[in-house]
Amino acid sequence: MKAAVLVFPGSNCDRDLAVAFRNAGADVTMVWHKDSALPQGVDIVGIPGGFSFGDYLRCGAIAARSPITAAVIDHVHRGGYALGICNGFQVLTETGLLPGALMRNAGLKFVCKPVDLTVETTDSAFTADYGKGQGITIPVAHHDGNYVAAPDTLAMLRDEDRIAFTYRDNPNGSVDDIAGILSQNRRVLGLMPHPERAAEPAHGGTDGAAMFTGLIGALAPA
Ligand SMILES: NC(=O)CC[C@H](N)C(=O)O
Repeated sequence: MKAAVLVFPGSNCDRDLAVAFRNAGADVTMVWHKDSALPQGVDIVGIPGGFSFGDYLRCGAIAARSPITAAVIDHVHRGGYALGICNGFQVLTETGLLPGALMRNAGLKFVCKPVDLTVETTDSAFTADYGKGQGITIPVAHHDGNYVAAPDTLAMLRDEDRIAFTYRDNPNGSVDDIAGILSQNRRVLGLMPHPERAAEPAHGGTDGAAMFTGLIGALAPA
């Protein structure tokens, strides 16, 4: 599996994400935001967490207009995979590749702690190695993680089984406790918690690792 991890000014989880992909067996290339093309043959683009462009304007809004992001939009439109974590989820909503928006946390505070999640669907490459309804613990670290969407969008996400993860004890006010959602073709996942920060024993938890092994299982050539 070939992965590209984007790097924006202010990204701070790009290397962690690359390590998680590599530990699962992926071949990873880091791609600077000013590049206008992805490396040949990339299967999945990782959009990392952080504070791209200092969170100016809105989190992810400026990164969504970087040259590389146009290539990511093309990649997704051609059926390519993308994983947006935290700031990466914000970038995906700002591009319109995922519906809804991430607003300021309901408590108006930066939240940085492990959270308990429920895996709501196993019908995706990102969640195939989990069990449906499984409880997992993964850290969050954000001030704009409060997911909002119009009622008809929420109904569509529910009807199409596109809610990937929910919070068991909602840390940010997200509607319906939503922590992560899938695109209609199930090849784009955006989530606020950081699976790459719970992917090896030294992290204090390994519940995030199954996301990367699941991707390898689905995308690596047999
Ligand atoms: N860890 C992150 O990616 C943080 C995202 C964004 N800067 C926020 O605080 O909401």
